[in-house]
Amino acid sequence: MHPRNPYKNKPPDFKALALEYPDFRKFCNYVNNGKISFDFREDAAVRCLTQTLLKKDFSLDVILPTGHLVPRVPQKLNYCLLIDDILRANELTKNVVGIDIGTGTSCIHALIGARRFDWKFVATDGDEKAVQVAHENVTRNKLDGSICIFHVNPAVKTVLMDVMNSMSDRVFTFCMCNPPFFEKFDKDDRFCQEPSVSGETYSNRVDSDIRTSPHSATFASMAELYVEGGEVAFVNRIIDDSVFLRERVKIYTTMIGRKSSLRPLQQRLQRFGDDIKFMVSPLNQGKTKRWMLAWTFSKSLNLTIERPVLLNCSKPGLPKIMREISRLNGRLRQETPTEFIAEFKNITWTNQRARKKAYCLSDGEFC
Ligand SMILES: C[S@@+](CC[C@H](N)C(=O)[O-])C[C@H]1O[C@@H](n2cnc3c(N)ncnc32)[C@H](O)[C@@H]1O
Repeated sequence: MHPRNPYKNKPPDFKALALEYPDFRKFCNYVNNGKISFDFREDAAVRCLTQTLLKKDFSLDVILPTGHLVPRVPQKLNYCLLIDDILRANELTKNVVGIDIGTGTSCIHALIGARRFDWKFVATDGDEKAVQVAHENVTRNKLDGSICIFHVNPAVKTVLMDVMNSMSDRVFTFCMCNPPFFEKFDKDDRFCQEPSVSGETYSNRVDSDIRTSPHSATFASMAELYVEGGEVAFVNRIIDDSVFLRERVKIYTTMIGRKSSLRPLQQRLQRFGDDIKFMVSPLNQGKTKRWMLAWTFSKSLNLTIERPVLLNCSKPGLPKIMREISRLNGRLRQETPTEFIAEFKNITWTNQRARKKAYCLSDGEFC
């Protein structure tokens, strides 16, 4: 989890949430030892948890219609925080305007981005219902001044061009996206039609002995799950648009849901050689692994994410600090008779020269 994500060391306190929010309480059962049990395999319970966290931690009142994806708040915040890292590293934190491609009914990236980071957004979707509910979510949270919902034609092969053509002079700070994962009409064993909602809804619910039970319920619409060519084809369309748009969007980003998609996408970006810088950063939260792929055509922008390295030395002293540095695969070199530099390789993969973070130690102390 991202170091600045408040859920990192403090997962939601279900007991406190149950006491404070009666709607949430309905999905909680007290068990013998006074603890709370919560069934993540129940779609309505997961939906209510997300709504409650958005209310409590972001003052957002969000409609999440049945039969559509329920965003996981810590994961969405992780993605926004990674983008914020890149913006901070490039001093792009003022007048930030992003594009959220495929915002969904929840409009989650734009709502969190506007509320937590003061970013402005154009949020697009190709699905009429998603556009309508996303718009309602923006209005009920009084964020019309920050988020503009834009209906695109999903049949068009480009993804960003509709928006960009309609705002011909605008330059955007970044774009973000959580693309549909799966290849259209490919049968995926994890999802099947969910008749309890409608024939248009798919779920990972298990009614047979064949599949193991998912740890968390996911209900979704066809448009949220499936796209021709799966996520690789969808992201390739964004890459193609970006080659045309270049610096009209300073930083292109997308979430990647399958590890196997990373290689073909990186290979595609590599084709543009020195014209493009890109990086992949893991987005880990709980049992779910995702990645963020980011790229830019700007020579002056830097996609390296710098993070402070925490050295776990209860009693300071140079030998202990040196052992800790070596445990973290750091390298120590002497700069002056009284100064050492500790270097740590970044955990991100990038086509830029492997960047290093330097920490200065002087007389055994950090400075
Ligand atoms: C996986 S969902 C993501 C929803 C939301 N952003 C989230 O992260 O929970 C993908 C979304 O992309 C939308 N979509 C599909 N094709 C699109 C296109 N060409 N342009 C914009 N959105 C599209 C779908 O309708 C769906 O809402």
